[in-house]
Amino acid sequence: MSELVTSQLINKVLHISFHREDKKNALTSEMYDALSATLKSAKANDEVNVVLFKGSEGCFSAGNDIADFLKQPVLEEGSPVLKFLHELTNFDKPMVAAVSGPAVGIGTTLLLHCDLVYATDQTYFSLPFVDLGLCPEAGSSYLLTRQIGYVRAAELLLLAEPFDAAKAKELGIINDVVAVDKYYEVAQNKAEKLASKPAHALRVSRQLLRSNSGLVSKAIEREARSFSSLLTSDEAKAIFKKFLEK
Ligand SMILES: C/C=C/C(=O)SCCNC(=O)CCNC(=O)[C@H](O)C(C)(C)COP(=O)(O)OP(=O)(O)OC[C@H]1O[C@@H](n2cnc3c(N)ncnc32)[C@H](O)[C@@H]1OP(=O)(O)O
Repeated sequence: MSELVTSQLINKVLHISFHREDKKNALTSEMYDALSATLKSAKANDEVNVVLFKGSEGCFSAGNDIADFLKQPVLEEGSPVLKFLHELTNFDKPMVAAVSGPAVGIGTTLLLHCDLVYATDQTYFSLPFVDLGLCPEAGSSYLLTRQIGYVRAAELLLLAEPFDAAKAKELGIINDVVAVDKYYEVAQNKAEKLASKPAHALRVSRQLLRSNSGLVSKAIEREARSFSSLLTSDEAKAIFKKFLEK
């Protein structure tokens, strides 16, 4: 287990936290590997009924580490991100998220794989792929269209304007906006409520709700091919360098 991703089992809920606070919990290969290993063992562990994702120090995640975009083929076949997305898509127990502060890029698209999401009035979401010279990932081109409809999905993914939790709730991306001192408790209570239900029925019901996982996997593969080719474009590299020089 990486120190950058920790997990703790409480009342059949596995709390998974990001801990790279100095970089706004931007996700690195090491963190994706830790997340994959955690989900894999949670899937096999009968003591885990539900997973709860959270950030730390008022930040959910600033998305993929931008320095890594210049160093490695982030979404190539067999990469840590793709392995993590595979575990996420094939995870068959409910996932809950408690989100405050920035949730950028995969910090937002990860939430589309969750079943219950609670945010705060300090949460802001952002899908900046096009502005980075990239394209949607994590199945978001499919999941978002399905979840909120084409018109609204296109607005979020193409215009790429950040949006707050009130807008996310109105769009149907999150379940509720909760006061910042209560959101984690609310998410934990909901996760424990789920975890106390008949485990097999819960798992089967979740699988039925996510019975489109084959289409999600196809979208992830399609996106990964485009993302990988855009990642090495001069346009994208100049944007990454500008961010890192800031
Ligand atoms: C396959 C997945 C794809 C994706 O996820 S694409 C999305 C990639 N992510 C982004 O484009 C977000 C980039 N980050 C930001 O825009 C901003 O940050 C925030 C809005 C999240 C927060 O802004 P603020 O509160 O002003 O913090 P700060 O001073 O920008 O960041 C603190 C330190 O964290 C580093 N950092 C933040 N995000 C990333 C990142 N995504 N990759 C690498 N480093 C990051 C900064 O550089 C800085 O570092 P230092 O203190 O050393 O200057």
